[in-house]
Amino acid sequence: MLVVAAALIDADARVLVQQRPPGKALSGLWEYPGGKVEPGETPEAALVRELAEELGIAVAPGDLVPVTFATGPADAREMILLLYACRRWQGVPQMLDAAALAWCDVAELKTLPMPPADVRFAEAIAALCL
Ligand SMILES: Nc1nc2c([nH]c(=O)n2[C@@H]2O[C@H](COP(=O)(O)OP(=O)(O)OP(=O)(O)O)[C@@H](O)[C@H]2O)c(=O)[nH]1
Repeated sequence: MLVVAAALIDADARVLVQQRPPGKALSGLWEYPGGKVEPGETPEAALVRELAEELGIAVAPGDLVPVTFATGPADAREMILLLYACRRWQGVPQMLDAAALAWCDVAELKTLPMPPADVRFAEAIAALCL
């Protein structure tokens, strides 16, 4: 299973995270917006679609910059999770598919409960934000 996620980084080097809603796997944990790549989709097209669905923002595929990846189990399958950074988008992120949204600096990111695959992402994001 291929999953894509984005670290949206604002002008103050804060990163957007969202809390998984009740009823979904890993509910209550904080994650980077994104989701599963559908058959026939490129990872970038999937992430553009997910950011529109989950946050109501428009992102150009060329503004998605690969950062790192993680592997691990998710939904009883083996997952490859690709993390991108994005510093440019159109619209204001809205909470369309999450229990909560938060803009966090890197120190705050490291304190949030996240899915196991995400735990090392904060370090990679810190390297970008500094
Ligand atoms: N979006 C996202 N998913 C993550 C992250 N980390 C992580 O382990 N996952 C896992 O990757 C999978 C993505 O599923 P999802 O539920 O967000 O995907 P989706 O938007 O396509 O949802 P759907 O299956 O409800 O249509 C889940 O098993 C989720 O737990 C992350 O940082 N962001």
